[in-house]
Amino acid sequence: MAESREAEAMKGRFVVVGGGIAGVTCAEQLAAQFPSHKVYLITASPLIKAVTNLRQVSRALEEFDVEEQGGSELERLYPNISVVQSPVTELRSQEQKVITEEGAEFLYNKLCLCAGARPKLIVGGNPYVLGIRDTDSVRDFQRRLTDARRVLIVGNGGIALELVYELEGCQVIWAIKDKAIGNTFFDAGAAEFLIDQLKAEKPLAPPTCKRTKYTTESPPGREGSSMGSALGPDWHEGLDLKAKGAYSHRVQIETQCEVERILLQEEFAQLNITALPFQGEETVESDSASSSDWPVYVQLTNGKTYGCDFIVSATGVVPNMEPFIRGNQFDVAEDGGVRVNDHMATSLPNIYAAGDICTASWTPSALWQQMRLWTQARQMGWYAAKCMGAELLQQPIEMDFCFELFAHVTKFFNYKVILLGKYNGQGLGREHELLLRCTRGHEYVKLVMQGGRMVGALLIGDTDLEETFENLILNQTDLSSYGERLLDPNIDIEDYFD
Ligand SMILES: Cc1cc2nc3c(=O)[nH]c(=O)nc-3n(C[C@H](O)[C@H](O)[C@H](O)COP(=O)(O)OP(=O)(O)OC[C@H]3O[C@@H](n4cnc5c(N)ncnc54)[C@H](O)[C@@H]3O)c2cc1C
Ligand SMILES: NC(=O)C1=CN([C@@H]2O[C@H](COP(=O)(O)OP(=O)(O)OC[C@H]3O[C@@H](n4cnc5c(N)ncnc54)[C@H](OP(=O)(O)O)[C@@H]3O)[C@@H](O)[C@H]2O)C=CC1
Repeated sequence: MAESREAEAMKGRFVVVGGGIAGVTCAEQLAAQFPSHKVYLITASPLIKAVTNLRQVSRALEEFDVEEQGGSELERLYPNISVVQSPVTELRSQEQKVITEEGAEFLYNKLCLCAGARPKLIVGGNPYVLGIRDTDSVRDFQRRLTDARRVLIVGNGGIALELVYELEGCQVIWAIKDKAIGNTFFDAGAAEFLIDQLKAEKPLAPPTCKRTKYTTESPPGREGSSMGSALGPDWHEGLDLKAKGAYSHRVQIETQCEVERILLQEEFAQLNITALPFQGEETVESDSASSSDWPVYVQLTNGKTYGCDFIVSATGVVPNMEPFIRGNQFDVAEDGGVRVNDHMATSLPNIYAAGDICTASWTPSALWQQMRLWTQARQMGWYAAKCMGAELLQQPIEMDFCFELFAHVTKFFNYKVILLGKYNGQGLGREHELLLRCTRGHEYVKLVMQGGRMVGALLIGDTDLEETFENLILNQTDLSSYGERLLDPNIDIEDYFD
């Protein structure tokens, strides 16, 4: 009898773990679709991240604002949502139950894991190596930056690109594995185009921020909590990323190298190694920065050693699966993400996943790939909720259109950047060709063509070409007769294909 009451109570009960974009979007969608069902959003972070002002820039490109809110705001908007602030420490998939740090147990009918990811550091447990993920980690970074003379940044993706451009008042050594900067987003040509911006004076007034700024203050009584949601677009705007030093913006790039060894001052002193001085463009030299006395030294695989105040490891992320894999036979991908199928379902019954925690393991459309991005977290959270609902109602559901074409809009080095489809020829081998148009300091346009059809595009600057190219990619129009005229600046391509 007791058992059947429990089963009855569980009916239609949704539990979502994680208060980032994926989790909040999933919970909102479930709550809206099933107003008489209870939705528990259990999150380790004191604040949740909600998407507001979603704008469809084109069929595939979207932009939105992000608001950090207390859970009560979400509960006010959706009375059937209860936000629980406590980390989940255990999942008992056989019993359809999650347990929080405080020992509270939540039975679920359908569960969605949206616990995000954390920085994948080059070394763990070294106090001089920082990762950047949430507001707490940014606060720590800002605190150290204030008195820093030199910072060494490792990694060549989104965070490194943003930091090397934004940091001021200290020397920056940027160590990258590749020949050119920004390997996760750019080819060598685009990197060359952008690098001029690193040397140029930054615009005095920052461009107006279209998105809500993030607080770096924890709510009272919740200071120092870990496992916050990831930061996202424009996270650095409104934050002071200035060291006290009198340096203008200077970066020295060390290419094709990794970190071999990190030495504390005492260890370095015992070895017969010479640390190199900063070789970047110097405009103002201060005594403290030329000093050889650094708290930490980094030996690179190119044989060079540099001293610095601290190291930022901007070297990707690792999905937060630990509390969930213990005792549960999830199918986990090589990158540590839980595998999900084309219905966002994991290998265990009634358990779904969305956002940074998951690895898309279906056969994707020829023009889409997973990247751990804000937009994909929103899209996956939304689609996971639809799939959970469809399974509950035993209805069929089609894969959402957003997984047809990879589309990302962002900003690097103060340029608008749009990535479409196989923008870097990912997975195409040699069977593709590139069409390029570049005006220094103004725009960089690259089209990836395969068999006369456009399969990807990278647009840097205000090109206004995104909608046209997106359509050409989606429609797979045969463009073989146009050749290089596709990028002829004297032809209004928009009119051409209208
Ligand atoms: C510095 C930075 C800049 C970025 N810039 C961009 C950008 O410009 N554009 C872009 O598209 N993307 C950007 N990203 C990536 C983007 O922020 C992430 O892909 C996205 O936020 C992932 O959302 P999520 O909901 O999957 O995970 P998260 O935002 O990480 O949220 C995970 C949630 O799960 C909670 N959680 C974790 N473990 C547990 C647990 N055991 N129990 C309960 N709750 C738990 C956390 O508290 C958090 O609320 C950036 C990321 C960083 C770090
Ligand atoms: N504007 C945007 O869209 C932004 C997006 N983000 C997102 O936030 C997340 C975190 O950003 P980030 O940490 O920059 O991650 P990214 O995945 O963007 O980049 C990680 C970089 O680190 C390199 N790397 C990995 N391991 C090592 C190592 N041991 N030594 C040296 N280099 C290494 C990678 O090279 P390789 O690729 O060869 O492995 C890659 O260049 C990502 O999902 C990113 O997409 C972040 C900031 C801005």
